[in-house]
Amino acid sequence: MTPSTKPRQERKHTTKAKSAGLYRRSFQQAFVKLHPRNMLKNPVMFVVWLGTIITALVTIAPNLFGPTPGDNPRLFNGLITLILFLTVVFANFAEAVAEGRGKAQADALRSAKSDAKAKKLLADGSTQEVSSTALRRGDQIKVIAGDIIPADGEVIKGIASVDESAITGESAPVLKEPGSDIASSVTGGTRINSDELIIRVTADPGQGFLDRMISLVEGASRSKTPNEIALTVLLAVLTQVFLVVIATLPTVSVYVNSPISIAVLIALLVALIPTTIGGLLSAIGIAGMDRVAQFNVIATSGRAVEACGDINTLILDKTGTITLGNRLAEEFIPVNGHSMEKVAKVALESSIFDETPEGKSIVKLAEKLGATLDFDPKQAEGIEFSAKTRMSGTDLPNEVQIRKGAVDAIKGFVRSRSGSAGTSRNVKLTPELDTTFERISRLGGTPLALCKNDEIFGVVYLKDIIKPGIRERFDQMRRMGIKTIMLTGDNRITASVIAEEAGVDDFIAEATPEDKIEVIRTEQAQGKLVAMTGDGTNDAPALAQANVGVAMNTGTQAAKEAANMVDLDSDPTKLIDIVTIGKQLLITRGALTTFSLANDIAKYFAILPAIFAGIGVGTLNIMDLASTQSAVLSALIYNALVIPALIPLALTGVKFRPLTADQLLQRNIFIYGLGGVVIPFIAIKIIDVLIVSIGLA
Ligand SMILES: Nc1ncnc2c1ncn2[C@@H]1O[C@H](COP(=O)(O)OP(=O)(O)OP(=O)(O)O)[C@@H](O)[C@H]1O
Ligand SMILES: [K+]
Ligand SMILES: [Mg+2]
Repeated sequence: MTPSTKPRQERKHTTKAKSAGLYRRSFQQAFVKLHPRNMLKNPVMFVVWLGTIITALVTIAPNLFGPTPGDNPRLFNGLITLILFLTVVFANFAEAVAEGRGKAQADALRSAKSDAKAKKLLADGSTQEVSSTALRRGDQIKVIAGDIIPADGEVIKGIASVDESAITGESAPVLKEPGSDIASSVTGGTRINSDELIIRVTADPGQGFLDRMISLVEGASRSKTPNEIALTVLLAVLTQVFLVVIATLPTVSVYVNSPISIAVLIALLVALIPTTIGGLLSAIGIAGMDRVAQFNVIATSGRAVEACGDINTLILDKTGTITLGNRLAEEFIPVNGHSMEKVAKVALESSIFDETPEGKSIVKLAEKLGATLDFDPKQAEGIEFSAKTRMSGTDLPNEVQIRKGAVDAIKGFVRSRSGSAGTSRNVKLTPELDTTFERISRLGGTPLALCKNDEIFGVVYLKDIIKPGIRERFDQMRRMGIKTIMLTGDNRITASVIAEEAGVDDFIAEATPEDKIEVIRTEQAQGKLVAMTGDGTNDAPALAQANVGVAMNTGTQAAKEAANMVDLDSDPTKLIDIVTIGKQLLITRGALTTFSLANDIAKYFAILPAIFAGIGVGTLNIMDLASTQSAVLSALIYNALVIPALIPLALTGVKFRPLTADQLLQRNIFIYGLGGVVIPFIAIKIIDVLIVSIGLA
């Protein structure tokens, strides 16, 4: 786990040479995408495509749809055809570049996947060499040092170190062993470095994590998101409205005795329909998913990325997300008159089977204090920690039960022990215990009480450190209008201290796994969109319930399957980056739509006076363009060029600032709206001067 909380640098995955190749391939793709089946998916550009065909016809036969005015209709119509054609190609190019960036990433992943041979375990215990594609869910396989793990699975036997760099890019090997929730899940395509493992296959061929990742980044399984569909419909409706308006123009023009040619009508139509946003829309969506992937996060749907942009509530757990996670034993504090030696001994006894970082650190501290065991661990039984009981410990054969855990949980345990034993002994619950509990909690630490049967010996102080810089990140979230809620199984005092120090808006202490779902449901019932991170199997239901669930790659298969995003670096604070990307995606789309529509004003002023030049609408001719033909051509050339000019912005997204959605909307409408009105006036005028100077019109 990376404790760093500074905003990550996006991975640069294209070098100069690579991007030259990308542009060349994308240019070819732009022509392949001219296929009508593909063009139909984009109603705005489809209209431009049809327009191109019609203007091509009137280039060959200028009088096909009636007489054409002008000196050289062939040249003029030919130029319009060329510009319209380029408009369509530019739009296709934008989409191809966005897709190409994902493909490069998919190729890198695919190279990790080989058609490895698998050693399938047969009923008699022997192994049989089979192709990895022959493996099915439930099969058991054996992998030995050096093998590529042929499928996703769960370790059921053995212990080994595995190199997961093919997926995470992180070269440090990870330990895999059965039992423990997290360390037992392995991913197909990773390599086993040492020893051997018996694995139960959990995914059929082609359904594995790597397969899903490849098809996702490749965009193969990308479907339009609800927002994108809504915008596409809106653009299609706008296009229809303009189509109707333009269709009435010939009648009007006959009245005023100023006939308009079909090529000019189509030029006017294309200039007015929202080709800029229509041409860039799908590139913006693909680039959003790609940006998430560059942060080493795999999103299972564009919908999830978009939902990130609308998140109102962010749910985080305390340990490991807000704090560094390696919560370590700092000190043992004896109570009830026990000696330090005795407390260290009970601490050791309670933790010899505890594999959690907390448990291991307690063993270490106890051994440092000279504690030793005076029973054979083989005769004893480990009681695993669970978030429900909030305790862990050891049972000895002679009915001796040693426990450590949350102070109230241990108090309850001690009471029940004294009751069930039938003794009349009074349980010693001294104020000393409570004051120690409070003192540790006020430091933001986690107090764990230690007991043997019904006697409490002392308290372990687990020190929890807040990740540096996390406060700034929460401040940033607040400015974005996102409420942060910390959920923790820890006690109220510790929770409030950490919550205060980290600067979260709200916290819930002593939370059980069920509480997590409940919190999400409550927020959702108020119409909020909720994001959460998690890694354990018991997080899976909550991850599925949240609108955006981010699973840690180190997490269990169940968590990864329930989530709609997987963070390959297993850094829970990355949710903050993902939210930023989601917001950026929505803002970019909004900004370019605003820009695209605002452009129309200049195009009206360029083309309409030119069309009706003969009937004295001179007052409208504020742009003073050279001629009817140069006006039409200038507006169209601007309209075409603005698409490639905006590709970089569509791909990288507009600059993001941590403001609320409303503030951002106002800001962008101002910048892109105003820019969208002013820029084309200047650009069209310049193009007009240029084409006149080279004698095109
Ligand atoms: N290994 C352990 N053995 C015994 N008790 C533990 C152990 N780990 C944690 N506890 C106790 O159980 C409580 C609940 O643990 P849980 O994992 O649900 O929450 P947490 O780790 O405190 O916070 P978070 O929910 O943010 O992870 C802890 O606050 C602590 O008192
Ligand atoms: K347009
Ligand atoms: Mg925990």
